[in-house]
Amino acid sequence: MSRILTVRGGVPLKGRIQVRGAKNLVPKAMVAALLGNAPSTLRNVPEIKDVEVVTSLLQLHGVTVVKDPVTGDLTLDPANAKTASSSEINTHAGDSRIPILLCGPLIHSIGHAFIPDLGGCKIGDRPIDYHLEVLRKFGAVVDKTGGGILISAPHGLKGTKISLPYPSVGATEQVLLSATRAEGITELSGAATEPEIIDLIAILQKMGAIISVQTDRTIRIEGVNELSGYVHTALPDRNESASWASAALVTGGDIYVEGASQRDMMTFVNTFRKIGGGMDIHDDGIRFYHKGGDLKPLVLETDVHPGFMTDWQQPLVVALTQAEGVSIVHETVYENRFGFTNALTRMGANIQLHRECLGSVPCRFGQRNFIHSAVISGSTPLTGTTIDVPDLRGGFSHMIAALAAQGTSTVTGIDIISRGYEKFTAKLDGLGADFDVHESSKVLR
Ligand SMILES: CC(=O)N[C@H]1[C@@H](OP(=O)(O)OP(=O)(O)OC[C@H]2O[C@@H](n3ccc(=O)[nH]c3=O)[C@H](O)[C@@H]2O)O[C@H](CO)[C@@H](O)[C@@H]1O
Ligand SMILES: C=C(OP(=O)(O)O)C(=O)O
Repeated sequence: MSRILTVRGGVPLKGRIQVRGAKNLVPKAMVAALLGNAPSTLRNVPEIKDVEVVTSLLQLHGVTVVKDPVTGDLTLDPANAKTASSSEINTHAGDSRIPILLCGPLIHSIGHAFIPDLGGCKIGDRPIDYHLEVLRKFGAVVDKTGGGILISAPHGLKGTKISLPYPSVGATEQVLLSATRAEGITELSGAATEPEIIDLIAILQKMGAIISVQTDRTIRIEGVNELSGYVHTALPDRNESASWASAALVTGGDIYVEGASQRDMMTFVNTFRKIGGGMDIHDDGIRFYHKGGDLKPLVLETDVHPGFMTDWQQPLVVALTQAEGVSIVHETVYENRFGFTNALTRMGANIQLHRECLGSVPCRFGQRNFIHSAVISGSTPLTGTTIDVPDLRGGFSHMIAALAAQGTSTVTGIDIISRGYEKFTAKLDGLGADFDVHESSKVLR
């Protein structure tokens, strides 16, 4: 049964929240534990849906996953890894993007992998052609004849030379998780270098892997026969941190985000400053606040790291509806990440969408008829409405728009938000938001 949020807008969000381990690292760190010959311990694990999904998939494959009842730390023991039934695996079809990353570790531990249909946000086509090509290069055989994908490696995985056509985060992780225990050397060019990838490399290095990252997007991995377990504290979620920062701007609020890490958010920090947001950067977190007065418009393009992260785009667009003047946003990572603006337009925002590239970052979408640029004219007051959230960041964006709007909004489909935002209704509560959560006709809060 799904939950519904009734929001009475207009209350600035004020207070302190804590952000824990990154959604884009933690489930992958859990997958890496399969490569070890001993248990691993993962700290700073958030209670989010993607962690639940990967816990279940690992358990189906015989991995013992124990959660510390006090800290939430996970101990993952792969000693009894085994084949799981495809029908049980398929119960996770459409849940998350992580299962495709099980391929390398499962092949190394049990000789084959069965992967259900992937989920994740519907913000573009999100093909997995790079992943499958990478696996084939390592010597794997891909069989897509039934529901899901069966991957095997009759002769094991062998180190290889790979060049990615685009610095895909997932495909880079696919290479890392496959190459560390493959026979021989792997050289990956055109790699993504997001902080979550560097943290995954740190984990693999703790386990005994030999990986060097060069300045030209080349990663070199010398395969080893065996890896140990690891003890690791996951890096904090920079995407959740940036979302709460945008929430502070949108609602005219003041939020101390404990755990926000300046180093992983340099580009966001610059952008937040340019829009006129207030910030105090501390060792244990960042205070993000609205300074009063007008917010300034921006010209912005999303890009791979160290560019402006695409997952920051949607909540920041809501803030740009409150800036005085015309902002331009060019989305270059996903071809369809502006669908969420329809609801903002219904709430009173002035947003025009374009097929053209309104920017200079080389982009794969300009000549291909994708609506991937937005012109936002502000500031415009927002009015409450009824919204069904489309995806994770779009959902958070709709929620903060509703929190800033005059009047009442009804937001359905909010369970998607739990995929990447830990205890978000409790956090909203602590920040003084005025809302109720319903399940059918029952009020839960
Ligand atoms: C769980 C996770 O970590 N998700 C993140 C990860 O997603 P994910 O790893 O899926 O994103 P990618 O970096 O792979 O995707 C980037 C682009 O490459 C394209 N592509 C990717 C793979 C492929 O086989 N073929 C292909 O064409 C995608 O369609 C997209 O246009 O990185 C994205 C980019 O920083 C983030 O927005 C997501 O939050
Ligand atoms: C696109 C996102 O996630 P996923 O890749 O898990 O769909 C996101 O976190 O914004």
